[in-house]
Amino acid sequence: MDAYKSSVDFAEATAFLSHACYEQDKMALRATLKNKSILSGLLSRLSSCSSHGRVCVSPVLVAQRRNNSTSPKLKVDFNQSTGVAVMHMQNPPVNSLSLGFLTEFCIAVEKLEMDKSCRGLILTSSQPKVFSAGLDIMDMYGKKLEQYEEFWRAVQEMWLKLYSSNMVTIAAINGSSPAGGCLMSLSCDYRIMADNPRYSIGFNETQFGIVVPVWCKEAMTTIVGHRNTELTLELGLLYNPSDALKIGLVDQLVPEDQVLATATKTMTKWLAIPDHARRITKSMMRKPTIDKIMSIREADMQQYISFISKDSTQKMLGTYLEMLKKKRG
Ligand SMILES: CCCCC/C=C/C(=O)SCCNC(=O)CCNC(=O)[C@H](O)C(C)(C)COP(=O)(O)OP(=O)(O)OC[C@H]1O[C@@H](n2cnc3c(N)ncnc32)[C@H](O)[C@@H]1OP(=O)(O)O
Repeated sequence: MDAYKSSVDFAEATAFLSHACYEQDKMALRATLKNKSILSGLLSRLSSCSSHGRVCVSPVLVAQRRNNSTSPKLKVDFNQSTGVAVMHMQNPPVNSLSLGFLTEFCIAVEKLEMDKSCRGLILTSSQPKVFSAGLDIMDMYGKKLEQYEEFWRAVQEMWLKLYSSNMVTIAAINGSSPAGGCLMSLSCDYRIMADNPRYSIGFNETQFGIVVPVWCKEAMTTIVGHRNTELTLELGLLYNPSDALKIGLVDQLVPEDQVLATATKTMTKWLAIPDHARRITKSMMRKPTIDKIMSIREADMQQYISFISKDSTQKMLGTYLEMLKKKRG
């Protein structure tokens, strides 16, 4: 793995500054999300990093530094010579997409996006057998209205960041990926899944009484078509890898121990395409969906808050949580 732009000594010397920068970034992102002006505050804060004589560290250095922080939920390995970053999700036990995770994720993607030398992003999991268990149900259960709002804004932002990324994004799905985990991988350009029949991927929400947002339905329809989306979402279907491949929910299956290597090889092929042509084409394909979703973003927020805070929804989530916990006991 390439040492970053600077030397290890420099990395050590700037370590605590980068950590401080990161913690402030998190606060800035949360505040910005609250203010509904997406990431502009964060971006201006980041640029102020360099204009006020402070040491400005690169995104990956910050991400690497986070591994030494108390609760790193992501590990980012950036290879300067290939221009590819591998983002390992490490939010035990099941990489649930909590507010903390989503905030960290958005910052990391934003920073890689701003680094012109980073052209490709591979998303994978450090947790055994699970890519991501989807949205953290604890963030949707028994919370205050403003907490629901903050969480949902982070969910929307995660999706927008990934779906509209200029980078080539590949999901290396090395475990089960229900619900929000599936959404995350669907936002990437290409999906490679471990060929293990114990793993599942899909959208099981209706099974426990909740409904995916309209933008999730839109994004899924563009990938697997109206009929497959209808069946999956209405019945709350989770697919084993070979069925997921059949309906186009994933693009390729490989033996479990080759998921990351295959993702890396695939990335090389994608990066051989001239960036500008690929990016313009990606935007041409995705912009209509993004525009549509941006135009209903606030309505989607109100709908989420109203739905999630209903007593009946909360009751169903409580029952589901209990069921998940009992499964272990
Ligand atoms: C209203 C709008 C909603 C928007 C759409 C919502 C989207 C979502 O993403 S909702 C979340 C849906 N996700 C799921 O239903 C997945 C539930 N989890 C599982 O099926 C499994 O955990 C697994 C297949 C992902 C992994 O199985 P396994 O390795 O056997 O791990 P355990 O089931 O024993 O789980 C360990 C531990 O983690 C807790 N947990 C699991 N998933 C979640 C989650 N999504 N959020 C929060 N916590 C979760 C589980 O309860 C266990 O907890 P402990 O018993 O306390 O250790």
